[in-house]
Amino acid sequence: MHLQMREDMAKYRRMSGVQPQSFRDLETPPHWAVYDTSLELLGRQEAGLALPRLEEALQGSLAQMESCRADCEGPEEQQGAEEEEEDGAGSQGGLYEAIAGHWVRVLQCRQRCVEETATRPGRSFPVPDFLPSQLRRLHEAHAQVGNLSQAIENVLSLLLFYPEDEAAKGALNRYQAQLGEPRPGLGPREDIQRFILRSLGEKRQLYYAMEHLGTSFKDPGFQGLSLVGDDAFLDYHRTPGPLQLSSLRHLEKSSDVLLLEGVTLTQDSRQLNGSERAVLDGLLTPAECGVLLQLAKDAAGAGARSGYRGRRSPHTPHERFEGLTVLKAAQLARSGTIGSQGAKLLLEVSERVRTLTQAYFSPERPLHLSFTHLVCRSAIEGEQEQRMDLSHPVHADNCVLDPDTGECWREPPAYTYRDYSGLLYLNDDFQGGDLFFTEPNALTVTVRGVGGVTARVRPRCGRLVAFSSGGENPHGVWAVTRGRRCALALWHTWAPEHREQEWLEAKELLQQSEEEEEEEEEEEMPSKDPSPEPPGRRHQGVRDKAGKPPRVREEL
Ligand SMILES: O=C(O)CCC(=O)C(=O)O
Ligand SMILES: [Fe+2]
Repeated sequence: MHLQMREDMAKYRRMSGVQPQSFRDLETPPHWAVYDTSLELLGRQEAGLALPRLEEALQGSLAQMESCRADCEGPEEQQGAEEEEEDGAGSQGGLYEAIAGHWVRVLQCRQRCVEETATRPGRSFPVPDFLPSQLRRLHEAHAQVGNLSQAIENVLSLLLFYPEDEAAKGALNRYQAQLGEPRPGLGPREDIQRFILRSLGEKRQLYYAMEHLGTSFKDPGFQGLSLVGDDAFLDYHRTPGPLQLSSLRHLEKSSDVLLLEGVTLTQDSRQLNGSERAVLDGLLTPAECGVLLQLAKDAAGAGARSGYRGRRSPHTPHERFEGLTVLKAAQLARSGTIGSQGAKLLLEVSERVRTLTQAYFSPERPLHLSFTHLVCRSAIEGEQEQRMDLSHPVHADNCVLDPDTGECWREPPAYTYRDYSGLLYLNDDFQGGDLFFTEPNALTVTVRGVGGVTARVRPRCGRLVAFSSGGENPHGVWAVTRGRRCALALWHTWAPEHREQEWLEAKELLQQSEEEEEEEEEEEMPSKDPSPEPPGRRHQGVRDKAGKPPRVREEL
């Protein structure tokens, strides 16, 4: 603030009849005010009161960062032209050079936004470690008031900045011990994850430009995210490879903190002898596998009661095949045919897989779910002796594989918009049923022949195998010769127009049910009914008036 103005303000404050609340600072970005209040409250040991302010300050900081970043894409200014002279980008005058030069300036400008956001108005230097220190206060305050899950989310976010921070690692261990059983859904905050992955991705592009286009880039070295001197990182940029090789993999190298707590990378592409393949473990707890298996069973049971007998597999006459979509699950739950727990978990887990697949394979470009399918394959009793077939013949997920040449045609009837595939397994108590990858032209794999198989994966609860959906990843499933093998199959796409609409519908349906349940609970609260009816039978048909569908069972 200007000195003269500050003196004037001091004078006004001393005038009689002027209340402190008469002053409103229209210049200071609002997050600084809440930030200061939160620090004051923490100083007075008021963790509970400080928490909402700490959260608001962090959100505010991130929002200011966004608006600063957006300004970087404004029209080219004089300054841009001057820099161009200096660093030589675009000096050849070609169109591509000009585009690259422009993009490099946008990225450099965005990198400066962190410092800008961390600099108080009127000051010349940023608050050191602005974001990490907010996360540290957040996890400590949450822990103080007993919000262990949130404490863990915040300390995991802090560890993304400083993977080796002993204090944070110690705190994480303490919180986990206090919480008891591991919660696979707990990970770093999404907003921070997004911020870090994006920032690292942009730094990577800047280093690339520095190496290959001769531009200059001074890494501001902010907040533990400086890549200067990180040899592994620089080596990685010197090695040619697909651009979407992820920053997450870089993070992994420097720490064992993965994006979701409890998730570990079991095999990467190299270990799986291919490209863009990964096996990750620990995505589900045994209890969660149980809930999803029960959902598959209940849904199949509901189908059987309505005359549907679980059809023969489209791939082999020796197995039965049951598939459940998210929408069907939500509809069954809404009609009361099955409980809603499984349907809700199905949605939550599919989002978990999407986040992880995006972070691993495509951190700079959003991936959307295009289809989610809970599939169980069961051996048909007494038909297994002479089997020579596979549960799922060798194929690629987004193209038509030519058996002779190994070429893969990305055209209909293939689902050409699928970009990444994921299989999240729920059980291992069956015989056969391993997934395998092959050479592109090894289409003669049978139960007995293993020629051309490059890798195999044994299903088990919470194991995710994820891979790019193209001809580089031909795969199949060995025959399931005893028992029932259940998996959640998920396909991801970069194309927003192929986003799974049914997923959103399912989410809405389940939310409506939840809201109605809450309303019902509220309605019932005041009258202390001595003999409440069992849940599910309350209010049957009563809601017709309100235009909402009656909650009656479809069939019994
Ligand atoms: O269930 C599996 O392991 C693989 C299934 C598959 O490849 C597919 O459905 O496209
Ligand atoms: Fe497949």
